[in-house]
Amino acid sequence: MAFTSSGVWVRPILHRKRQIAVRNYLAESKPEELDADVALQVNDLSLAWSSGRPVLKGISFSVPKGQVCMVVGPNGCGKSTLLRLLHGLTYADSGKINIRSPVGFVFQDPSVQMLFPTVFMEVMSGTDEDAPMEERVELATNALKRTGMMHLANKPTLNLSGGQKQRIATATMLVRRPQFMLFDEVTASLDPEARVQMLEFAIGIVKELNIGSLWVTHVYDELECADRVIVLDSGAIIADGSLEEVKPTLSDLWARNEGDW
Ligand SMILES: Nc1ncnc2c1ncn2[C@@H]1O[C@H](COP(=O)(O)OP(=O)(O)OP(=O)(O)O)[C@@H](O)[C@H]1O
Repeated sequence: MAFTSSGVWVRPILHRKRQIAVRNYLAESKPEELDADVALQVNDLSLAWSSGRPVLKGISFSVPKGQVCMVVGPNGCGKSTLLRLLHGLTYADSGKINIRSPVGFVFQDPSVQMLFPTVFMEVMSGTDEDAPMEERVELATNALKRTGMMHLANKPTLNLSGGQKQRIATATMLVRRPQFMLFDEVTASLDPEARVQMLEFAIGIVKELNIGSLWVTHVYDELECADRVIVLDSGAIIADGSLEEVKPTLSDLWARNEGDW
């Protein structure tokens, strides 16, 4: 906690500065500059926390539309931070992000993004408040049908299973007509069967809508579903390609970080 000489606690002021930076940073994204088949372009992105310790070091990559691109690496290598930057939840010190928006985000624990008492109200909350009510209801209904969750429309969100919550969170994103989807360890809390179902379901959506996607995962088997794998280590990309191409780097990294993955 820090105080100025007049005794005013400065933390809120610092926080306000951060918020302003987030807004400016998002405004800098220029998806209109992207080639028609590209959904995301990241150039030389760097971030250090206030301690000065770098968390991302000059990251550059692009993701084409319709690609399932997974990011993998040891604990603390910067995966979630990268996703938060892409969603504008935090900001970079330098570099550039051009991302097609709206950007949909599904968290590891979807409970944190559910705010409404029933499934239908939750999905409706993703629709544009200014749109006519009939249109909003139709959008929410279609998203629930698309995610196979229509039969749960009146169910309390609190009573859903982990896999059902993931689908509802995805449906709430779908009504926003996302152009890019971020999935942060979405299968982590699911049993093996639900894990496969969620993965197939979410990949199906990315392919059907032909939008870009970036997935953080800790599960090696899931990488087999990826079109492309980016390997992060200590905030830098150390391999980028098909699973076959990155396998040697991944094995070596795994051997060095087995207890911390
Ligand atoms: N707000 C923050 N302030 C300071 N340090 C942070 C903050 N958020 C994360 N960190 C640190 O930044 C590093 C990267 O964190 P991040 O959550 O991106 O890693 P990760 O690769 O997603 O890890 P995991 O696989 O364990 O989820 C970690 O050392 C973490 O402790």
